[in-house]
Amino acid sequence: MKVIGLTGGIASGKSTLSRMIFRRRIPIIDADLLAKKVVEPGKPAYNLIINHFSRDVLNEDGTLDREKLGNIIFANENQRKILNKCTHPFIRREAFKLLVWYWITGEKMVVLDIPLLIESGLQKWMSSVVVIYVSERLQVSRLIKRDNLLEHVAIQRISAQMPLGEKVKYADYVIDNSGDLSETEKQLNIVIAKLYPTVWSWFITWIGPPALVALGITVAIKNKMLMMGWYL
Ligand SMILES: CC(C)(COP(=O)(O)OP(=O)(O)OC[C@H]1O[C@@H](n2cnc3c(N)ncnc32)[C@H](O)[C@@H]1O)[C@@H](O)C(=O)NCCC(=O)NCCS
Ligand SMILES: Nc1ncnc2c1ncn2[C@@H]1O[C@H](COP(=O)(O)OP(=O)(O)OP(=O)(O)O)[C@@H](O)[C@H]1O
Repeated sequence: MKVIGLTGGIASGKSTLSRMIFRRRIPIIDADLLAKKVVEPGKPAYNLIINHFSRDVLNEDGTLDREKLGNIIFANENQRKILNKCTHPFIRREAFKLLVWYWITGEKMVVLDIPLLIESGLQKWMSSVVVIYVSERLQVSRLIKRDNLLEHVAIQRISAQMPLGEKVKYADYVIDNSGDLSETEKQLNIVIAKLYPTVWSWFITWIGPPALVALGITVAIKNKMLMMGWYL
């Protein structure tokens, strides 16, 4: 199974691209969605957040006040690192469970949509990395429009991540999302055509890991039996 890392900057178009990918029946693992799931009331990440940020970051109904927490962590790198420590291990665990599920069910390709893929060093584990790029000016204006933010707040949020110009250096493929959606979709089609595995290469990567594990166990058992003199 090919695991494709999709990343970019805040408001560069990851979710827009993910929706196009999903329409092609390729499974998506959305880290923003998992990040919402792991902070539901009572979950371990939720408890860690309250321990550090106090109940001030909760709504009256006990759910997380995302706007309030966002205002704290996007303005302060230390607080952001602490929030990341509270949430990232659980997000990774959920993503891993989904990956195993997709592998068991024989999917040929899965896309992991992770805004902080490169910041957290996870790009090393991907079969390929796709970065969705826009200029910083366009990123600022799309972010202001989508989230109704003041310009300096939008710039502060963008600065909380590695600059997009840096991220493209890690990319196997770059999709430029500065044009209209049909232009983005055309580029996506080209990238998918290049990345989508053939049945044969999928089968090798699907059967390969368990076959190697089985071989390793067989060899280890045989060696053990030889050492114990059970073989004549
Ligand atoms: C700070 C929170 C509460 C703000 O919630 P909100 O609903 O306003 O935004 P949402 O979750 O949709 O995120 C929007 C975008 O912000 C950026 N972003 C989110 N968290 C971070 C972070 N810790 N560092 C840098 N950028 C971030 C991403 O580009 C993301 O796509 C929330 O983003 C959060 O819990 N973040 C920590 C978990 C995390 O790192 N999520 C990113 C996916 S791994
Ligand atoms: N090609 C495009 N033309 C015009 N608007 C676009 C285009 N691509 C995305 N947008 C708009 O830009 C905004 C940001 O896009 P999107 O939400 O997909 O970004 P994102 O990278 O997923 O953001 P985040 O990191 O915050 O989750 C949205 O309002 C979206 O509708």
